[in-house]
Amino acid sequence: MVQKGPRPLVLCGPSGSGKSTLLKRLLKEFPDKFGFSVSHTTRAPRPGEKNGVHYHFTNVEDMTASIARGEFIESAVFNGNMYGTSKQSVDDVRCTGCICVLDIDVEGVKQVKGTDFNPLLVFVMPPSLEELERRLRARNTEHEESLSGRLEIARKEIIYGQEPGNFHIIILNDNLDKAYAELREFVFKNVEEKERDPKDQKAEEK
Ligand SMILES: Nc1ncnc2c1ncn2[C@@H]1O[C@H](COP(=O)(O)OP(=O)(O)OP(=O)(O)O)[C@@H](O)[C@H]1O
Repeated sequence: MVQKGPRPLVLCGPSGSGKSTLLKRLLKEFPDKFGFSVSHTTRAPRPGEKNGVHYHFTNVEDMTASIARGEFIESAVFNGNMYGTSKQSVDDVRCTGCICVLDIDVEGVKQVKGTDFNPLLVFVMPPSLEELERRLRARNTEHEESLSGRLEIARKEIIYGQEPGNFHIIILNDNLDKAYAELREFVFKNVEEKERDPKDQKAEEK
């Protein structure tokens, strides 16, 4: 299948490593260049959430069938609800010419690797587990139980993230300005347009 539009960008890293902070900066500096795909979920909409904007709200039966048909690039269950990224939602962003950004965990990355989406894979690395804990505490979004759970998962994710070949680049987020500059340079060096005419592609294959 020939995919239109630029290569998607996957940002992965332990909770608190700085993915959202880095992405927010990228989107602020280049508002027209990036787009988030709209995920599917079986959880109920929260007040103010719009279907097709914040999520595609669906049910377990439909989502399970859709996954079985191979229509998702990754999916997971959190707190008893299903979440996932459909191929269509990534294509919707690509077709606009924007770089589709996916913020997914290690399990999601493993699934994406089995698809033909060929994304750029970035691992955001915290300076240490101690600093990660400090940042998560400072963010003030977790209670103690959730914090220790996140740190336990972080330990495993860091091992996977550092294994050679799992990511195209590992960005150490010890200094935000430096980490951001590294991400920006990597993205613009590597995201190339794939809007090739199928005829040209055939010629290249000869
Ligand atoms: N280089 C840095 N130095 C100090 N603090 C940072 C740095 N990068 C991010 N932070 C802070 O660390 C906290 C965690 O960052 P952020 O919320 O971006 O992580 P995340 O990887 O998106 O986490 P989650 O997966 O839980 O959403 C935030 O409060 C953020 O302001």
